[in-house]
Amino acid sequence: MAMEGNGASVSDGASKTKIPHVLTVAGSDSGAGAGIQADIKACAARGVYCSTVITAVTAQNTVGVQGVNIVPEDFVAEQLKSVLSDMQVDVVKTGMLPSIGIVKILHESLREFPVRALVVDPVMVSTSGDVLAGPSILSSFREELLPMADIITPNIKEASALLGGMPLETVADMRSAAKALHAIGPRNVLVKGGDLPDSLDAIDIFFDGKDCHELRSSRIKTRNTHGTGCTLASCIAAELAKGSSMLSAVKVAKHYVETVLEYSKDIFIGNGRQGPFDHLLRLKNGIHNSHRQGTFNPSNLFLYAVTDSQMNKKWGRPMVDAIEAAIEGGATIVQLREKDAETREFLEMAKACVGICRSYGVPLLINDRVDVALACDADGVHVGQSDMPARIARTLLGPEKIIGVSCKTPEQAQQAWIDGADYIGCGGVYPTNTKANNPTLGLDGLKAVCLASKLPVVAIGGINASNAGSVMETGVSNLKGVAVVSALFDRESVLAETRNLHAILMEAASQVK
Ligand SMILES: Cc1ncc(COP(=O)(O)OP(=O)(O)O)c(N)n1
Ligand SMILES: Cc1ncsc1CCOP(=O)(O)O
Ligand SMILES: [Mg+2]
Repeated sequence: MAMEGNGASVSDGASKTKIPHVLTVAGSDSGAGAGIQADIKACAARGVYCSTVITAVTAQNTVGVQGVNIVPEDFVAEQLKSVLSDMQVDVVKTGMLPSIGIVKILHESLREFPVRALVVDPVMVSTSGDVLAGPSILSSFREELLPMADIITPNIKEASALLGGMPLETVADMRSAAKALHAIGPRNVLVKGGDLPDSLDAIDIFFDGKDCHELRSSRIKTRNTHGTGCTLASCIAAELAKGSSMLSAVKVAKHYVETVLEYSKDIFIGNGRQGPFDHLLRLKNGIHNSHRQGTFNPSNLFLYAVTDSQMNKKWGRPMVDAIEAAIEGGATIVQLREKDAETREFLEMAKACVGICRSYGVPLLINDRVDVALACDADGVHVGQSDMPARIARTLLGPEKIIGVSCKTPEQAQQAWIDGADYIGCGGVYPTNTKANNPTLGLDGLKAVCLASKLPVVAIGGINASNAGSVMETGVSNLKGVAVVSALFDRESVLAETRNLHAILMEAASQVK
């Protein structure tokens, strides 16, 4: 596809904000799990505007497709012209293209109104097994659409059909198919292996003409998979519209689909074999965190300084000086943990700490108090199992703020993810005097929680210069750092202690790479 805009200009007047825009050219699904409806929801969830050209209207539900009414070709052309001539489309995504004439019209429209990228989901058979585009269409796909496409996203059956019936049974076959499809003309190919048997993971093959990537995501056990193909392609289109590179768009889209399937696995809509899922992550318990993906950087957890007023008082340091010294020494995130302060005192201190942390670009989280975090515009909160539930904290704080949750068990870790947390704090790893009656998990307990967690983890509890290296060397990939209180703040020099701990962590991290 030509890499240029359509040149349409907005009306004069005040400065305008350009919104990333995907046009989907696809069929309507009355059950709203797939097709146009899935595309609109996926784009909305990814924060992208979605316009629509409807190629067919289907009567369909969770049982199957009961009827298809193809939109007349000249009216598909009219819809395309209406949107492409006026609305600053960045990316076109195609789904059900039910006739050779419609493929031809799309081809001509895109020549007349070039867009930045074309994502082709070569829909042929619905997930219920109903045919949505017959074999007669294959040659026009191959000759007209594929050579224009920036990416095509066939499943195994579609890839096989596009390659004249080539059998696809293994990951090696998928690699060969991706290369053969690439030779037809699309710039990138994603062959989706979700239908491959005998695998715990869903394996897709991405080929960009040079490198072949094997992309894995966990296979979610759920009946609610209707519309995954449309959703994946729309999400790729949405990420491209926002400016992502192709590989990154594909990875984000896979992660998004995995997240919504996991999140929606227990919802119940319709009596058929295959139900829809919840693109907006709302139906289950009313939270919406899909568009927050990527706002928290897990590497912030590397050296997590948790403050303690009593300790700083003991050493005669104002809190802001202690925090500044910790940041100068290498702390990558700070948590203000005030167990005894009155609300107003806490808020004043929090405001000062936000100021100092922001000047260094280091996030500041508030322990326990969502109200204080909101009032001082901190970067987020850390809550424990008896504090405000993370799900409610997310609702109160909105999608942008960071939420950490203390977890001691795999079940708590799973719940934290469902509730929309960004990371978990796991401990006490070692005995500590800083928190009373806190059970010690040991390195084995820490590992078990890390392995069960889809979120990044920071270890806490009794961690200091003598054991931080062993914690990091457990080598679990989502263990991103250590959180410490006394090893930094119950010491004479916060700066020297933080520097020393930072150096130890760097050394340990280099060992596990
Ligand atoms: C990073 C981090 N992890 C765990 C905790 C403990 O939180 P919680 O269980 O709520 O206990 P208190 O800190 O509130 O006493 C934490 N604060 N930070
Ligand atoms: C707040 C908290 N949560 C679990 S252990 C702990 C205390 C950590 O303090 P220290 O680093 O001094 O052991
Ligand atoms: Mg707490």
